[in-house]
Amino acid sequence: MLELRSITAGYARNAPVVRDVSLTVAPGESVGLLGPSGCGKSTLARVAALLHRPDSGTLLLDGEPVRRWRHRAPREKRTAFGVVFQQARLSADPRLPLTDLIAEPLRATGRGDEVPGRIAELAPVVGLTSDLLTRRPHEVSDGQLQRACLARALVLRPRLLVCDEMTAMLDASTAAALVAAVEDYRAATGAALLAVGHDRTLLRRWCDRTVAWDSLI
Ligand SMILES: Nc1ncnc2c1ncn2[C@@H]1O[C@H](COP(=O)(O)OP(=O)(O)OP(=O)(O)O)[C@@H](O)[C@H]1O
Repeated sequence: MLELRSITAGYARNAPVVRDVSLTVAPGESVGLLGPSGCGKSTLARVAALLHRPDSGTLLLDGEPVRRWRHRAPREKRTAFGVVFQQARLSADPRLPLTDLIAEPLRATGRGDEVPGRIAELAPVVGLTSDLLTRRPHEVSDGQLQRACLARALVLRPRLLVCDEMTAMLDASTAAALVAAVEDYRAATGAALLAVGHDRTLLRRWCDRTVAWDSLI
């Protein structure tokens, strides 16, 4: 269970871009957060995934208040989340072949021995063939790179997925494939989802419930 209570967050002192917003994602639930460009959805998503410390408010994970964000957050809390961003190229180390990009969270948590097994399981789930896995980001398309970023988000088997405009840069068939991969993962594991975007049709089809940004403020 993820609960955001009265979250205020931003990037400059006394200039919040998110003001007093509350949102709950129940275990296994999928919630779509809809809003226009620039309203603060991504900022709230980053707070929810422990990547951005709010100025005020409380975030509860399974009823327990989170007190530390980013690298200071306890590992078991950080690894509860898998996050996929809109711009795969900004979130991928350009030096890493896709296989190492997907494996990053395993190596960072001392679970390097699981890499071959997890890559073999995840590559077909996200639709990456073995020839693509050895290429670096500049040698693959945006859609192929986003497939790898989704695999990276799934590699530690998170309980909560945060997809921030995951499909916004993709063609319709790649978008559908990635949404299907997320839903297969959720069906198999019971993971919850916070999907952020501005595409009402997509989020309404994808999620159990959609919340309009305007209704939160
Ligand atoms: N790193 C940053 N530093 C300063 N301001 C930022 C930063 N990131 C975002 N902002 C500002 O915060 C506001 C909210 O941005 P945010 O990315 O959360 O909106 P969004 O609703 O996700 O927009 P979009 O749908 O266009 O991605 C915007 O005015 C943006 O310019």
